[in-house]
Amino acid sequence: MTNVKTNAPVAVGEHHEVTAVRLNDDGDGVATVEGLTVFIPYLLPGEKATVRVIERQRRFARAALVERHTSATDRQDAPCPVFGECGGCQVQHLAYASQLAWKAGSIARVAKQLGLDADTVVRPIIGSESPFRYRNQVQMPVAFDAEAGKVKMGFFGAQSHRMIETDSCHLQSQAMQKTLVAACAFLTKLGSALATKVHHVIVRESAMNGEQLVVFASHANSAELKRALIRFKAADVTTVGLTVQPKIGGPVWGRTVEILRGTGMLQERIGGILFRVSPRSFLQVQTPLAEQMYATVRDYAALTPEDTVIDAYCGIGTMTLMLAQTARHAIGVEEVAAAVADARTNQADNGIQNAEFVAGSVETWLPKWVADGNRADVAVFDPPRKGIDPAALAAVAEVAPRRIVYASCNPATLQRDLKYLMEHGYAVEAMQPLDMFPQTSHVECCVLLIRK
Ligand SMILES: C[S@@+](CC[C@H](N)C(=O)[O-])C[C@H]1O[C@@H](n2cnc3c(N)ncnc32)[C@H](O)[C@@H]1O
Repeated sequence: MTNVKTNAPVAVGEHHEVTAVRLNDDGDGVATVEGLTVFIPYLLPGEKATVRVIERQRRFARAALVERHTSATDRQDAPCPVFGECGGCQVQHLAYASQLAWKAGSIARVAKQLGLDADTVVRPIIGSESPFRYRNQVQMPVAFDAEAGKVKMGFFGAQSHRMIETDSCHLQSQAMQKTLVAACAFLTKLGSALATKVHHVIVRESAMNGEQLVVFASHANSAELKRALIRFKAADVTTVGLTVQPKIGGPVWGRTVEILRGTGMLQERIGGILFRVSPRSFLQVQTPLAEQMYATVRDYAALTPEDTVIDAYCGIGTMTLMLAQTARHAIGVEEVAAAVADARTNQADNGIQNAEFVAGSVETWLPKWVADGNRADVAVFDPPRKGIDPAALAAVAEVAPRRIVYASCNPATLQRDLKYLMEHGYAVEAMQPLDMFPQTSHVECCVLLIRK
């Protein structure tokens, strides 16, 4: 944005004629008005439109579509009736092949900004065979509508807590949708006194056997509510739980989940290993893509039977147990206690001896482990969106493993962390984008770094 006109005469409320030239990383069309960059949601590259400025910052503005005058050839009808209102999807209006090209382009841009030759380093993006109905979990806000006398469900609008009512999200399976509809009808029958206590219904589904786990998130820890929720039944549901999160508008999950009925977990088979997944444990949202991601990580790690490998941010140990199969020793590190418990059970159930799991934060454990004189041959990182903590990055640079494999779901923090690692003795050998989250602006990427 070097040529941006910060003093451009563009003000909130004005209408302008624009042509979008590209999509930004959030999926918004990017146009220029009087030299100022303007972001317009739901406008595709090449499309002309009249827009209204709704926000003016020093270096850019945001605008809303008033009228679109032309249609890009890769525009498609969004199947979801609330697309554009609901904050869940950003690019349902873009043909899937173009979604993939755009996401591959974001990763190529990261490579270029790091001074790399994107054409040699970035591999062709791995797309999804099911760009709709791919999610294996959903967290649906629910609310009691006093006027209608029933519980309604929907998603929050983009950057708001206004519920956009829908019972047909196109990212989740039909079976999960049926369960959500049944849960709302069940809550309605309980009556307003109990139904108003519940703010979310969470459903997770096993790709292996279709079993579902349902957790009701409540503002209150009510014995009466628990007694009622135990009775919730739907075709594929094998577990019903309750989590208490009293903060209005706060996080969905409380600190714990009380299992009211059933086994308290799902089973999933990934890469030939059987996993137990409890309600709070992380699992990649699209199981077939997760398999492809793990295969990439395994190839990039290129372990030998003498190697010690660290799997930082390991969740339920999916990658740790896979990596243990070709290493001498694999260590998984994870801060969510329930996920570590799952990981240890998964290790025992699969009879894998040469893995261990550490419960704690990577940024606390890794520097201490290194200070104690331990070393790893290969390190795998799969952090949340905020990326790797600086203390953990400094520690891994000190360990200097032969290879580092970085699985990221946020190109911005990936770029920041790769820059650090490149300045500390590593070369980026390959970047593999994967479309874990079709119809949204998110993209996953696995990166192989080799010690120079
Ligand atoms: C993107 S998930 C990856 C999980 C796992 N690799 C997988 O593929 O299923 C990130 C994981 O890191 C955990 N986590 C987040 N911050 C952490 C931290 N500071 N230290 C350790 N684990 C953390 C989360 O609980 C989550 O399980």
